[in-house]
Order: sequence, then structure tokens, then C-alpha cells
Amino acid sequence: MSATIIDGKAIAAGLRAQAAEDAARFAAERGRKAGLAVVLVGNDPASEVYVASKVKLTRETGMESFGHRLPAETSEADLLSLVARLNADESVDGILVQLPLPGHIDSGRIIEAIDPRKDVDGLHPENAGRLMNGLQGLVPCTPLGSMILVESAVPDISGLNAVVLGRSVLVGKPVGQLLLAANATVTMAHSRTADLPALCRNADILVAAVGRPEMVRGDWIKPGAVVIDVGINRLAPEPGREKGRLVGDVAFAEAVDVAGAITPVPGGVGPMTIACLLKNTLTAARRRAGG
Ligand SMILES: NC(=O)C1=CN([C@@H]2O[C@H](COP(=O)(O)OP(=O)(O)OC[C@H]3O[C@@H](n4cnc5c(N)ncnc54)[C@H](OP(=O)(O)O)[C@@H]3O)[C@@H](O)[C@H]2O)C=CC1
Ligand SMILES: Nc1nc(=O)c2c([nH]1)NC[C@@H]1CN(c3ccc(C(=O)N[C@@H](CCC(=O)O)C(=O)O)cc3)C=[N+]21
Repeated sequence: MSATIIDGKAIAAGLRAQAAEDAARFAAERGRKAGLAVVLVGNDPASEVYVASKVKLTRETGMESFGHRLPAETSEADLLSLVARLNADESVDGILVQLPLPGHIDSGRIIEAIDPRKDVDGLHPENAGRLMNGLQGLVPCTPLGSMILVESAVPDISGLNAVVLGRSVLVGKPVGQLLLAANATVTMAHSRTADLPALCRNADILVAAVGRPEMVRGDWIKPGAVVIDVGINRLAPEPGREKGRLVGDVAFAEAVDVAGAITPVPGGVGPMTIACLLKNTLTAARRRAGG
């Protein structure tokens, strides 16, 4: 058996087309474009690639993009004052501070300083709490994108066994909350979980977000399961190559023979993350504008 490949790239393109329509309507109704501010501290090459891609797609979608690049040695106080300015700026509907931040900055303090209504990453404790309590808020982009991909592959999630590998605030925990809200029976696994392979073999839906290249092997997967691979891992370059290959947390070549449906890396969850960021920015813009 060979799994259906869930085409995140195509589904993300559809979401962006919808976002572009919504952005045009917002601009026509409000007399200004919705705006997203992206803050990058330091010069981590991977972060620079993601941020460049976010800026490009934000503009292509018909929204205003405000880029803020700060040197690695920026103080926490200076970053907090930038966040305060963006909170007060009426043309900014969404604020994203790219993670990870340099070690001398407490990311928790920065995230808590963002106006929850502009927190398009959905990482502010108020938005995390709203998600947990089933209240309206802003949902983190990667989990939201992962969930849309699950829904594209399974008509009814209700009653299915879901296993989430990873419990980060950015990915694992919110993915678990979304699956729970959709009535899956959710198990959250992590680095202390006993016998991961056996646990995973029980999963109708398996979401891998651990950051360990190809950790999930083919024989961990229940035949017919839906596998969402969130991992983005850059391998060391092969001799003569400048860049290493990008792989997920799942050994794709093995898993594809067992799963019912699976996301590739690249072209799976990654493009959905950015599309959901644009979607969240419009959601934030409309709510701030009162409708
Ligand atoms: N596609 C996209 O858009 C995005 C992709 N990513 C990718 O997703 C992956 C996860 O990211 P993120 O959640 O931020 O990572 P974190 O490092 O914050 O969290 C990793 C989680 O995986 C768990 N873990 C680590 N090693 C193991 C192991 N050997 N067995 C079981 N569990 C393990 C950790 O457990 P414990 O809590 O016990 O330490 C932790 O909960 C990364 O590859 C990242 O690059 C991230 C964001 C967006
Ligand atoms: N505050 C914050 N919010 C984030 O959402 C956030 C973050 N910080 N820090 C880093 C991670 C990582 N992340 C990705 C987004 C898109 C792709 C993506 O588009 N990937 C392409 C390939 C890109 C390539 O080729 O390098 C794909 O999977 O097809 C990947 C990873 C968002 N993150």
C-alpha cells in the first residue's frame, strides 16, 4: 500500500488565495491594508530565510509588511520598547517575533508584552488559555495548519486515537488542544515517554513535532494512519553540496508504505504555517476593526 501524499503546498496556496480575497475586501472597506510586523533579532540563517518568505507572501497577499531587523546584541529592554510601539501602532494588526531569540533575552517576557489581539503566533498565555478553554482567540499557525491538513485527510476525527510527539508551547501542546477540541482521544508524548513505538502504533492520527530527523520509523505507524510531519531538520551537506537535505521527524520512505496519508517535508506543514500566519493577520485585523 502506498499512502496518499497530503499536498500542503497546494492547500496552502488555496488558503493564501482566500486570504488575498479577504485582504482586498478589508482594504476596500477600511481604506487601509491589514498590516503584519515581523521582528527578527540576530542573523540566524534559517530564520532569515523564513522571515524573507513571510515578507514576500504578506505583500503578495495584499497586506502591508513591516520588517524590523535588530542586531543580535539588542537588549531585552529595547525589544520590549519596540513591541510597545508596535502594540500602539494602528497600522499594525499582527506582530510576530521570530523565535528563537538570543539567549540573553527572555522570550516569555517578550511574548507576554505583545497585545494578545495582535498576537498572530497565538503564543501569548491569554491566547493559549483561550484555546484550552474553547474560547475565541488566535491559534498558533503551525498547529492550525497541521489541523487543516488532518481534516483534509480524515472526514471525521471524532473518536479517533491521536498521538502527538512533542509538547512545546509553539507546536505540540496547541496541536493536542485542537485535536481534543475535535473529539479525538489525545495522547501527548515526549522525551520521557516509555515505549514510543508501541504508543505510536495505536495512533489513527500521528503528529510528529520533536525536531529529531527521521526518528519515527515505518514500523511505528499503524497501517492506514494519517501522519503529519511537522519536523524541519536540515541534514549536514553531502560532499560537494552547499546545503544539506531538509527532512522531517518521520522516515518518509518507510512511512509512505504503511500510512494511509502523510505530509511530505518540504511541501507539507511548512507552507501551511505561513498561510495560517496570513489568515491570522486578517482575523486579527477584522476583530480589531470590530467585525
Ligand atoms: N513546519 C513548521 O512550520 C514548523 C516546524 N517546526 C519544527 O518542528 C519540530 C519541533 O519544533 P518545536 O516544537 O519548536 O521543538 P522543541 O525543541 O521546542 O520541542 C521538541 C519536543 O519534542 C520532544 N522530544 C525531543 N526529543 C524526543 C525524543 N527523542 N523522543 C520523544 N520526544 C522527544 C521534547 O520533549 P521534552 O519536552 O520532554 O523535552 C519536546 O517536547 C522541529 O523540527 C522544528 O524545526 C517548528 C515550528 C514550525
Ligand atoms: N515566532 C515564530 N513563529 C513561527 O511560526 C516560527 C518561529 N518563530 N521560528 C521558527 C519556526 C519554523 N517555522 C517554519 C515556517 C515555514 C517553513 C516552511 O515554509 N518550510 C518549507 C521549506 C523551506 C526551506 O526550503 O527551507 C517547507 O516545509 O516546504 C518552515 C518552518 C516557523 N517557525
